[in-house]
Amino acid sequence: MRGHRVAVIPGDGIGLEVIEAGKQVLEALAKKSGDFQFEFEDFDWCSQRYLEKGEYIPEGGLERLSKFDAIYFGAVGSQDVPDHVSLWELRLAICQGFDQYANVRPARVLPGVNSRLKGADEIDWVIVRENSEGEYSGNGGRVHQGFPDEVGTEVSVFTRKGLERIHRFAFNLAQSRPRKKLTLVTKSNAQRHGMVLWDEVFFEVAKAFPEVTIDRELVDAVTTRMVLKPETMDVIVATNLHADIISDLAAALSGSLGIAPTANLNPEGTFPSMFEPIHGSAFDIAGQGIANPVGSFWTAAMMLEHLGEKTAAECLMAAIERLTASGLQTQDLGGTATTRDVTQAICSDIESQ
Ligand SMILES: NC(=O)c1ccc[n+]([C@@H]2O[C@H](COP(=O)([O-])OP(=O)(O)OC[C@H]3O[C@@H](n4cnc5c(N)ncnc54)[C@H](O)[C@@H]3O)[C@@H](O)[C@H]2O)c1
Ligand SMILES: O=C(O)[C@H](O)[C@@H](O)C(=O)O
Ligand SMILES: [K+]
Ligand SMILES: [Mn+2]
Repeated sequence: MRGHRVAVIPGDGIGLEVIEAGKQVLEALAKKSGDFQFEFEDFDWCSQRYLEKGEYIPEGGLERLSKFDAIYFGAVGSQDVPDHVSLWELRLAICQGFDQYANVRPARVLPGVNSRLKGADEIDWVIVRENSEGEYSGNGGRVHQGFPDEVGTEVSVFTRKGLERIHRFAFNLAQSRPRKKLTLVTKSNAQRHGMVLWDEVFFEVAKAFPEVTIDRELVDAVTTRMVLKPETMDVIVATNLHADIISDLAAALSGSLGIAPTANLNPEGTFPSMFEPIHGSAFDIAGQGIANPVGSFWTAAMMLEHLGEKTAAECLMAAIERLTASGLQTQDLGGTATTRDVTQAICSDIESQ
């Protein structure tokens, strides 16, 4: 029996609800297969803990986490903690601490899901988000705080090493897909230093991938192309901030933010990778039991793939598609089902296969 040690960090808000649902589904899959099992360990790293103890991650926390095969994460963010504190002290502390530089965000319209976009069934994208530097380098400061001449800076940092590895990752991914297309998203018309380096390194790396068809799109224009010509894109590589924004758009065009998954990968495997739905803690619906758990299920499928459980990953994706096709959908997709209804339905379906 293969064993997988998974650290579970539900975090805040609906993170708690969708990760609990996702764990049930993973358990159902392991039981059905009989070939592997999970050893889950729950971590209570969340905003409540921060408010009580002054920290999200206890001392030695990352060291403990480094022993796991994968991390299954919910969301972080609370109305009682400034967002920049919660994000940096938990999610970014793990992503940057474990050098999870490749953030992978697939988007497509699942069967039975109604997108508001005409022609949305043409969406079949994977957004590759640079996940370690750029606008999220944390490089900046505030001076003369509270005075009229106060200054705040937020300086993006792009390194040749950081750019080479993310572009290479994106090219490899594009090469592995049937259409073999890669779109570079940039803003090197207005931002004439780091973004120009971002472009230059892309075109240098491209030389090693003659089979991949490439193009370049400015980030503002890419939003219109996503809406008007979704079929013209396949893999998309973008900076930390640009990809953050366009991946929420991709999720909405595919039906809802509640279905979109992501993997924060440390491709070399020096550190564990982290898997999470792309959404946040959703203050407006937290605690009501109505969050869509499909994003956390799809995320679980990405985690299974990463753990080498390809058959189980495929089995889960097929179950997700039967679920959405059945019409049992949560409010964000226009239905009335609760998180629990959807979770029970997919677990019974997995058991009955
Ligand atoms: N990776 C993360 O942990 C992460 C990601 C995004 C936002 N955040 C944090 O979450 C908090 C709230 O941020 P926000 O409001 O910008 O984004 P959000 O993703 O939490 O919510 C945006 C909207 O989408 C809806 N939504 C999101 N997930 C859903 C789901 N599974 N089912 C149904 N509806 C869903 C919400 O109800 C809300 O209306 C902030 O503190 C922010 O910093 C954290
Ligand atoms: O990284 C961010 O910007 C936030 O955590 C969140 O919006 C995400 O997409 O992960
Ligand atoms: K999340
Ligand atoms: Mn985001």
